[in-house]
Amino acid sequence: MDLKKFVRDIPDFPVKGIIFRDVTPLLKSPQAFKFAVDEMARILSDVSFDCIVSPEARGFIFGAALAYKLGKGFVPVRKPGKLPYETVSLEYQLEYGTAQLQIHADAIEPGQKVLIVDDVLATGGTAEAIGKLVQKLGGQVAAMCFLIELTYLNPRERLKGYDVRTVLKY
Ligand SMILES: O=P(O)(O)OC[C@H]1O[C@H](OP(=O)(O)OP(=O)(O)O)[C@H](O)[C@@H]1O
Ligand SMILES: Nc1ncnc2[nH]cnc12
Repeated sequence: MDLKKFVRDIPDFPVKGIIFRDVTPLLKSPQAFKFAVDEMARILSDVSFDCIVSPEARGFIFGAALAYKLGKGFVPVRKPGKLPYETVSLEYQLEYGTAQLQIHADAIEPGQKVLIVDDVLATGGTAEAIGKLVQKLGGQVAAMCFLIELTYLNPRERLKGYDVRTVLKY
């Protein structure tokens, strides 16, 4: 299946100069959504890990689907003020601005192997921040998996040392 047919390009969203890769057409198609999650599972078949960590909002969709498919637990990373228990925070740069992410302080056991999952890998800032949060809690990043990689933003430069796997490259 040509999954790129289900990713819509929106120029100048959310700010001028950004081409936004909109996955809502893919999510709306039962066949494309299933194929996308199955592909993520397929390219991870040799990776061993204990749980999946994903950021809100779009990361939850793919991270949770993949966790269910692979029989793993799911750990949410959220924007500030959303998680109810004690948190660990990190500020980071986005393709369009800066942001802060939080994870529950007890979300990962020391030594646990974590798979980081998100919809889009753009600058790599979000993934790098989540990697740091996981390590702060004593976890190990087994790999990172994204449906879409924006290669023209060179995210892998920022994620050197991590095993980065992506389904679609732009
Ligand atoms: O590689 P980066 O440059 O860090 O960009 C990638 C991140 O940006 C988007 O999330 P966004 O912060 O727009 O939040 P959303 O999922 O709530 O829309 C996307 O879902 C990734 O999490
Ligand atoms: N260009 C883009 N399209 C969709 N999601 C993004 N997250 C960061 N940059 C993005």
